[in-house]
Amino acid sequence: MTDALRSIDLAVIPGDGIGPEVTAEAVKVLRAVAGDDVRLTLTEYTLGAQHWLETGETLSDETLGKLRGHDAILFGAVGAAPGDTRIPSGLIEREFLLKLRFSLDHFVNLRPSRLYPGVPSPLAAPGVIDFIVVREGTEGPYTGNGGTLRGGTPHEVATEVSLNTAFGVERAVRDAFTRASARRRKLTLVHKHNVLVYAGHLWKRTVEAVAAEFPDVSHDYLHVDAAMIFLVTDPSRFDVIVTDNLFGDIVTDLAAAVSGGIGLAASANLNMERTAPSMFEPVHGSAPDIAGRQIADPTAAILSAALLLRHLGLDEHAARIEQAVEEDISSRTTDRRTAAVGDAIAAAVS
Ligand SMILES: NC(=O)C1=CN([C@@H]2O[C@H](COP(=O)(O)OP(=O)(O)OC[C@H]3O[C@@H](n4cnc5c(N)ncnc54)[C@H](O)[C@@H]3O)[C@@H](O)[C@H]2O)C=CC1
Ligand SMILES: CC(C)CC(=O)C(=O)O
Ligand SMILES: [Mg+2]
Repeated sequence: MTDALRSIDLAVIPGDGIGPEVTAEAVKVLRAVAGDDVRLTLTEYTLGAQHWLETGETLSDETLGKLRGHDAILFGAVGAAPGDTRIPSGLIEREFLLKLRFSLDHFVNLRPSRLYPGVPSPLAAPGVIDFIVVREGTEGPYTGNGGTLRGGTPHEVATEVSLNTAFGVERAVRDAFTRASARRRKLTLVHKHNVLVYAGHLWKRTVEAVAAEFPDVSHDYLHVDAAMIFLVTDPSRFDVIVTDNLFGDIVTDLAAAVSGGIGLAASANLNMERTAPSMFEPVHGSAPDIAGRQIADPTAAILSAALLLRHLGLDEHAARIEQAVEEDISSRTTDRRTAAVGDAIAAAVS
């Protein structure tokens, strides 16, 4: 590690709902693990649904420009409560979160799933659960291509087009093979090419082509519906799953649920070419149903901070957090407040 890497400059976006609660604990743990050997500079940005209500800003060019200047971004969650009619549905998700992921070219949305020892799973016989999902992060049906005709009438037609480019699919697939090669050397493409023939065939052809560069990695294919069966009946069959933006979003909430819960699921939005900062966030959303009560599990946010450190080359510091989390969650006996979880993990990594 170079001396330059020992100074890291982070943007912190706590966001809405439980975002600020869980992010505070991730920051607490980052400060503790940094100690005297990593100089941390943290700049907090107030963004999200509440910020939009107060200022009208979703994500301005000026803010985006400032975010580009950091080494990485630690993000909580955004989004309004379902019944909050003051905020148009999808506005913050699309104009803030997806805009950020697309603008910073976060083409790999990495979501590890691991059932830690001692953590209960809802599955009767979970076996070993230890896989990662490489979800393509900049394309699919989330790009805002579509529209509505005759809106609000009985004859309305609404489209939401899934965008899949050879370039975008290939870089996600190559990243997944690279990760599989360094793990248990098995890759599963999850799609629905029996129905979504144009996009599905592009994904399948791309996997076949890239597989030739990775003779050490075996690969198979599952339609997304069948993949959901195996996630519940036989999750140990998975090592690396590669899939598109929408399927990856759905697959990873179920993956979280079988691996001990959404409160443990970390993620990284990676720009693997390092042309812009990557962003690290829990898989979950702003959870308005439990916000402000100090009952959210901050573990996902804390593990996302570990992914951040690893991405910046601070592997040993990341490993200390992961080890502390593993010890903490295997010995959790009672429900603790959000801050108490952060305190315990921070104390363990100090
Ligand atoms: N990355 C982001 O910022 C995301 C934002 N959202 C937004 O968040 C809002 C709420 O979305 P939902 O669909 O309800 O998904 P959600 O992930 O916020 O919550 C789903 C369920 O999981 C629980 N949960 C979530 N995180 C938890 C934690 N750390 N500890 C304990 N329980 C936890 C919640 O209480 C809720 O019952 C919406 O506005 C949605 O658009 C949703 C997903 C991702
Ligand atoms: C709110 C969406 C834009 C994203 C989402 O649910 C996710 O990335 O998991
Ligand atoms: Mg999601």
